[in-house]
Amino acid sequence: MALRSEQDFLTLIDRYFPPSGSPAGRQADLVRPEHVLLGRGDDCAVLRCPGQICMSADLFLEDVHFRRSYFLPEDVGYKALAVNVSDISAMGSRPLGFCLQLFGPSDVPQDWWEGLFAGMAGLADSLHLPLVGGDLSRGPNIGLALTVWGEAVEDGRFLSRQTARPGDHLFLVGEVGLARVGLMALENAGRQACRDLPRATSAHLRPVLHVEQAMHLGKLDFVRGLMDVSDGLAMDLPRFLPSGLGADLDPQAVDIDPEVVDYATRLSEDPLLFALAGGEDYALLGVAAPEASGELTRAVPDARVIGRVVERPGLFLAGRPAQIAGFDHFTG
Ligand SMILES: Nc1ncnc2c1ncn2[C@@H]1O[C@H](COP(=O)(O)OP(=O)(O)OP(=O)(O)O)[C@@H](O)[C@H]1O
Ligand SMILES: Cc1ncc(C[n+]2csc(CCOP(=O)(O)O)c2C)c(N)n1
Ligand SMILES: [Mg+2]
Repeated sequence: MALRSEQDFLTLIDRYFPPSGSPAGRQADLVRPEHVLLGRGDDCAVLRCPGQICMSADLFLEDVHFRRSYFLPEDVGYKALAVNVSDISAMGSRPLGFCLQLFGPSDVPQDWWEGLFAGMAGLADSLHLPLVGGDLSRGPNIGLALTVWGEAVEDGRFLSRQTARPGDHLFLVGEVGLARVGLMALENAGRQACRDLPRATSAHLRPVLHVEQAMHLGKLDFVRGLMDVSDGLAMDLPRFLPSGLGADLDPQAVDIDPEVVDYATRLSEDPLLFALAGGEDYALLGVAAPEASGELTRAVPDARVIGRVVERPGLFLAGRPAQIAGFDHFTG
């Protein structure tokens, strides 16, 4: 059965994201309970924020970012929030809360929406994130637009882009290439692909976040900058580096999952080039002072140095120029 009114929607949202003061009280028992002075239900939320917050918004749209044919509603709810939180982690920051704008056709069954809210609330709870507001509308298909914000783990220290210097070490937390394999396999075979390629499909449907590692990186003064890789490492690297600088990657240092190696090989593609073009990895790409790489990997064992910053613009693999395309919404 479909939801009949906006009020039905809001009642459902309250069930999965109990407002402050309710017996379930999740919203009231936050890591920073003083953060939300007025939650959902009024014209605006009222927040008490630290001196500086970082804020980001990301769309998650049916048939652009996900398909109902192979995403469970729980996966849609999880991933819509996860890709937003990933941008807060990309600043080396702690996520604090979020707003949810959503639209969809009136005939989507209530069960489907319940699945979406359950998947989203599961992640929000695990990160103690309050949902402080949003908006609803009918629309031609399903779409979500979230806004998230976070605070620096050390006063005013947000890890930005364009901070690399020649000779710095580039490092990754997380995998590249797996989510691309997952997308291609799901597009070809639907959920059947989950059996053959469990890691790749899971990387696409439920990307792993690096929230703790990001907050740790935010405290290390030799980490100069950070971003999350959403359009493919090759595409995102030039956005990360100041103009005039390039990246020389060590092909042996980039871990490629066997599922990526097999899939790319079957397509007669080079697994490394395939992985560097992969979108929706949500790995963290960072840059650190070269003398501190030992300290970096001791402090954040998941961080792996994959190359260094060079004074020639472009992407190089062991010194050789490489041309690799990534994802662009308008290039097709
Ligand atoms: N419609 C818009 N209006 C204003 N600024 C925008 C708009 N779309 C994007 N931006 C800004 O452009 C920059 C790049 O946006 P983009 O969405 O590509 O971020 P990203 O982190 O590189 O990728 P992702 O979307 O995966 O998070 C961001 O600073 C973003 O705030
Ligand atoms: C049905 C379907 N077709 C294509 C893709 C691939 N895709 C969509 S958005 C994106 C980059 C990150 O998004 P954004 O830049 O909007 O943050 C990628 C790689 C998909 N996930 N589903
Ligand atoms: Mg980003």
